[in-house]
Amino acid sequence: MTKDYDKVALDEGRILPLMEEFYTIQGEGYYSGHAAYFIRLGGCDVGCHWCDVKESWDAELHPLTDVHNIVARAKAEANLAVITGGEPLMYNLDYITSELKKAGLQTNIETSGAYELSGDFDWICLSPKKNKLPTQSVYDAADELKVVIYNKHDFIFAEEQAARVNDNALLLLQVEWSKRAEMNPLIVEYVKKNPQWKISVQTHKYLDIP
Ligand SMILES: C[S@@+](CC[C@H](N)C(=O)[O-])C[C@H]1O[C@@H](n2cnc3c(N)ncnc32)[C@H](O)[C@@H]1O
Ligand SMILES: Nc1nc2[nH]cc(C(=O)O)c2c(=O)[nH]1
Ligand code: SF4
Ligand SMILES: [Mg+2]
Repeated sequence: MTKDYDKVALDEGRILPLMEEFYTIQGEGYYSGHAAYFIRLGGCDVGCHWCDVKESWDAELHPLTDVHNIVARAKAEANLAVITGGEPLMYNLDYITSELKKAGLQTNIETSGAYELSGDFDWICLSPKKNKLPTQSVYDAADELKVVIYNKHDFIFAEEQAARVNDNALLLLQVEWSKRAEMNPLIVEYVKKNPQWKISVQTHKYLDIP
């Protein structure tokens, strides 16, 4: 049970449910290859059946953690932080991004965009989901649109989402991991015919790192 004083601190984003934190190499998207401190918040109600981190979904399983402690650990190792989840925009991210920036870190986010944008981000990766479409605030601010391709219909979904995102966003297709043998050839052909799209590979899975 969340106590009353925890509820206030959570609403203000001074404590957040932390599933895990790890210093690794960003595996996906424009920042692929860049060293990054990942902060994975617990809690997601989007329900992607192929989600590769279902252990994150139940926020109650992940301890409410003082943001100052997270930021201190990130600062000790990294110059770039990636906030992910779970769905990190379920929480008020104003406080953690302000503290990360004060500590001199770049702030990136991985989000489905299903909730209103909060926080001060240097890079926003929007990975929209059919189950719970993004809010306008995230379409407007996204730096990259990264659509997961699980089946052929997802190419149509990708174009629908590209029409909604702001004009400056990079357009990326990322294969759903378990379908890579079947769908990678189709993605390669699609990008050759539609070169406004680029491929995002989950390189950390090939490198066998977190
Ligand atoms: C685990 S999610 C967490 C952040 C946020 N909930 C979201 O979906 O963007 C991080 C990234 O992994 C992608 N992802 C999740 N499961 C995947 C899978 N099985 N194959 C490829 N990408 C996947 C998501 O689309 C998202 O871009
Ligand atoms: N190395 C690495 N790169 C990532 N890019 C996005 C990830 C995520 O789960 O949000 C992720 C992740 O879990 N590990
Ligand atoms: S929105 Fe992200 S964390 Fe939530 S189920 Fe989908 S991929 Fe997983
Ligand atoms: Mg991941």
